[in-house]
Amino acid sequence: MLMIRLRLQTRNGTFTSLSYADDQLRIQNARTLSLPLRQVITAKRTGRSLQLSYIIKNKSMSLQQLSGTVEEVADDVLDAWIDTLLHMAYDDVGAKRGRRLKVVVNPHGGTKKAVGIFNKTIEPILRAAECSLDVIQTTRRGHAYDIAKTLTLSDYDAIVVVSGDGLIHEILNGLANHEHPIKALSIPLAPIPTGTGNGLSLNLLGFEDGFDVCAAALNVVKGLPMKIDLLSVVQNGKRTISFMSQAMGLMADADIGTEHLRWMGEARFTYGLLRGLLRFKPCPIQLSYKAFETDKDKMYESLQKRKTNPSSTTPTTDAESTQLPELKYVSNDDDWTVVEEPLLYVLAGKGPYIGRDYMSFPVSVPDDGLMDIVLQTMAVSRGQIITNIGGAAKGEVYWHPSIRYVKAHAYRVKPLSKNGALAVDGEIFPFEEFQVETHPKLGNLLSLYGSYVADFAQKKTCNKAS
Ligand SMILES: Nc1ncnc2c1ncn2[C@@H]1O[C@H](COP(=O)(O)OP(=O)(O)OP(=O)(O)O)[C@@H](O)[C@H]1O
Repeated sequence: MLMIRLRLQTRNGTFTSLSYADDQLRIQNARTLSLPLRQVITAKRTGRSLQLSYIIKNKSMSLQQLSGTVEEVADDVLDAWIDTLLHMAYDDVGAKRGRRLKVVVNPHGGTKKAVGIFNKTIEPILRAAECSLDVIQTTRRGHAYDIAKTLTLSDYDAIVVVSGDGLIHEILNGLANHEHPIKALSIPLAPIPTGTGNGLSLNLLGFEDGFDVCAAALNVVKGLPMKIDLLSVVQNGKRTISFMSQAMGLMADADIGTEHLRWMGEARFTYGLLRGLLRFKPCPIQLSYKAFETDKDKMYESLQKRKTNPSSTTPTTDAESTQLPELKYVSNDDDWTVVEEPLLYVLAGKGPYIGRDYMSFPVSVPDDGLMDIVLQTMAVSRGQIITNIGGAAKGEVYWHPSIRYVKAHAYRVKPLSKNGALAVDGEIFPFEEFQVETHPKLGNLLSLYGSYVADFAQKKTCNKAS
């Protein structure tokens, strides 16, 4: 049916032809635009008038609307043309039409533009896609946690989070404390990046589109659920869900104590890092982990294999259970590796990016049931750290010999001094003993690509760089 070429007369009298070929919608007027069907948001007929909404990508993405009077074809042919187009643009790729969305907007996040961005840019896309919206603005810290904890699960297909990683952290913890935590955590989340730290959005959309709010809105409309591992951070008997990172030493200093510099945006972290470098002291911790893999080449190879074969074999956490998984790694058996050498910083987590300037876990996989741990030994100079920061956006630092990299099931930290910093998903935590373990596929996100999007630099190039 889509082989039929429609001729549309727009309001200003010009003609546009619409046709379909090879998963693309072709829009031809003075110019020809071939649009991936994924970017088609809707098509509607009112009388002889056709309205088409789609996302185009120039430098960044934007919503476009085209409308006009259709010439020559009969009404039923036009209806069938529209039905088939929408079928291919949604049903064939498994995306539900007209998603029911809980939208949580943090007016306080990042540069405080979230409300304006939602109203002007995001809402029109979601409305065009005929999503039903239940929008709420957070009024205080912890509000998003409460919203998630008491959410009526059957009312929503996804939760849209218009903010930074801090609100994602709150919402995941609210869901984890829901009366039905497993069901609650299975509702997919989709971030719209309007915070200071937007690591999750970078991981889902990649470096190029990670800060593009229209790309994020497209993900809300067309992304498919992607299961992700979540981590339990247990400190003083309290369990917190972490989705992205735990930072100690230099990297925590970069996050903590720079909140007053929010106006700087992401540059704030680089500033914090440089400031921390002046001290250049090892972080006072004893770290031990339950390793799965420590060979960088092997981890790199398994990432490449995963890219060519995206289906995961990791079993889901306690699929039958209705409660949060029990903690597994509570014993002190011999499998724990204790790190003896001093460390400048430790980063552990999931997802390649923790910020636009830093791809900390380039070989991270959403659902391998493992966390990645980066150990920066002291066998490095200040100058080299600065050089490494230069290549950090592409993950090149991974290959540096002073970096030890571990894929682990669990790890533990004992502070050796009172003076230190711990940040969990960018939030400040007490610098006290804690343990972390993974829960395979406990969380869910919307994703356009079915995996993290990170262009990890080739090893050869990196070896030269180091
Ligand atoms: N109305 C509000 N007033 C003050 N704080 C709020 C409000 N709503 C949410 N918050 C808090 O704002 C914090 C920051 O949220 P988020 O991470 O999404 O944005 P951000 O700008 O990236 O933050 P950060 O600078 O901490 O990384 C969260 O901890 C959340 O609890």
